[in-house]
Order: sequence, then C-alpha cells, then structure tokens
Amino acid sequence: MNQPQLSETFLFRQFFDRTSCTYTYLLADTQTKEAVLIDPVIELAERDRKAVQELGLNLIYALNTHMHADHITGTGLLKKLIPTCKSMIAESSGAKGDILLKNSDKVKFGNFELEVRSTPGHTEGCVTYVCHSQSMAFTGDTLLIRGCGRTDFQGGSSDILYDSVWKQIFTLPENFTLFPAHDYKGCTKTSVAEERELNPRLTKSKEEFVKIMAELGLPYPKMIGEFCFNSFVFLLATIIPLIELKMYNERGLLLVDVSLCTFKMGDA
Ligand SMILES: N[C@@H](CCC(=O)N[C@@H](CSS)C(=O)NCC(=O)O)C(=O)O
Repeated sequence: MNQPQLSETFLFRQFFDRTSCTYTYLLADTQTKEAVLIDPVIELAERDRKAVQELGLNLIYALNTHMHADHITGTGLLKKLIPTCKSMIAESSGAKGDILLKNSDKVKFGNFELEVRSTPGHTEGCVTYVCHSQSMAFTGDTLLIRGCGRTDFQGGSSDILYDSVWKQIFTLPENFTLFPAHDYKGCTKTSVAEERELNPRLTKSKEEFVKIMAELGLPYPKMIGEFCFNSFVFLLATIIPLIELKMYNERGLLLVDVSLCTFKMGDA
C-alpha cells in the first residue's frame, strides 16, 4: 500500500528517548511557522527547544496523549523554556494543563489541525491525535506497533482498550500511518491496514484479547523502578497518610500509587 504524501508545507520530525523508548513528535506549518510537540519527555526538553529554535518555528502547544507512568512529561519544562507554549492533555486524564481536551476537539496549528479522539484503556485519559489532511495518527500507548498499551495499572481496562482501538483507530482509512508513543524493538511507524491484519493481540476476539492481556505478566517499566527508589516523592509516600496521597491524585498535580510504589507528575 502506498504511503500518503505529506503536504509541502507540513514539517514532521520523530524524536526518540533511549531511556524510556518514547517517541516525541514535532509537527509544524512551515508557512505560518506554528508548531506543536506531542509527548515531550522532561529530560529531552532542551533537545526539543533547540530543534524548534533551529527550524525557526513558533511552538504554540505541547500535547500529551496521556499521563505517562514511565516518564515525566516535558510540557511543564517546555513552557518555561518557551513561554508562548501552552500545554494540552485530555480532561479525563485528571492532569493539570493549560487546555483540557475533550473528544472531537480540534488542535489547530497554522493551516493544519489534529482531531482529538478519546481512546481509553491503557489509562482512562488516553487520546489519539488524528491529522486527517496528512493521513496520520498519533496513538500514544493505546496502539503500539504489533502490540498495545498494557492495561494492568493506572485505571487500565483491556475491555475498554479493545473498543477504543476498533472504534476510533481501526475505523480510520487503511492507508493512515500510525505513530505510537513507544517502541521497544526499533520500529518507527505502522499503518491501519498493517495493524488490522498483523497485530497479534487486536486481531483476536475481545474475549481472547482480554485473556492475552491478563496473562501478559510484563515487568513494570524500568523508569518506574527508578522513580520508586530515587525520588523524594517515594519518600513522601512512606510518611504521608494515604488520604493525603489521594488528595494529590485528585488535584492531578502529583500522583502516588502506594500499592505499586509508582508516581508520576502532572503537568506543572
Ligand atoms: N520494557 C519496558 C517497559 C514496557 C512497558 O511496560 N511499556 C508500557 C508503556 S509505558 S507505561 C506498555 O504499555 N507496554 C506494553 C507492552 O506490551 O510492552 C521497559 O523496560 O521500560
């Protein structure tokens, strides 16, 4: 199947974080210079700032596909490095952001736009960003290349993830290119047609899929372990009563999951 051609004025870059195997995407209109970043990682905010500056772009939004458990989002730091930039995340994520997105919202940059599609399952607040004019979608951790996001923590549900993928991603045209938030095997992109045919989990019935997900037995992402033992938040988790920790969670500023010994920061 032929890959869709990108518009001449559409700039696209795929960046990679070797530690958490996270992809960050830079999209821009080279005519108006307006740009957006999807899923920036805090340790690489300076890389992203430099790329935006070197390319002469005006970063208007830093977007997250969800609240990440395996790394801290770079949107808070990017806002400090580039004061014109505003952060975006789904309202249903419970996280803090300048703009809280809902299903079907449009994120405009120059003459291009991203449609927000709610795709819960890996977390309750996961979204997929679809750029119809360029036949591409950014699936976050909902759909990975020949895989999908795990559903065993952070409010995950394999039942819900299955419906999200089939109703919101596999209904896109077959030639749409799909870009995930992670890949652990060195792959960079896929397509709706490929995943509909070859995804070893999602080509199964929902019942089989739920069973596969329940039996995955994945270790926790290695960054979670690092957060656990190296961070001051973990120290707090041992001394603050549970009720307090839940309050942090609801405010979306800081989340500590004592049962898993994990934490993540909301957008600052
Ligand atoms: N092996 C990796 C972490 C793998 C992992 O759990 N990744 C998450 C996304 S980050 S929360 C996931 O959903 N994976 C699904 C899968 O099938 O791998 C590491 O060492 O960090």
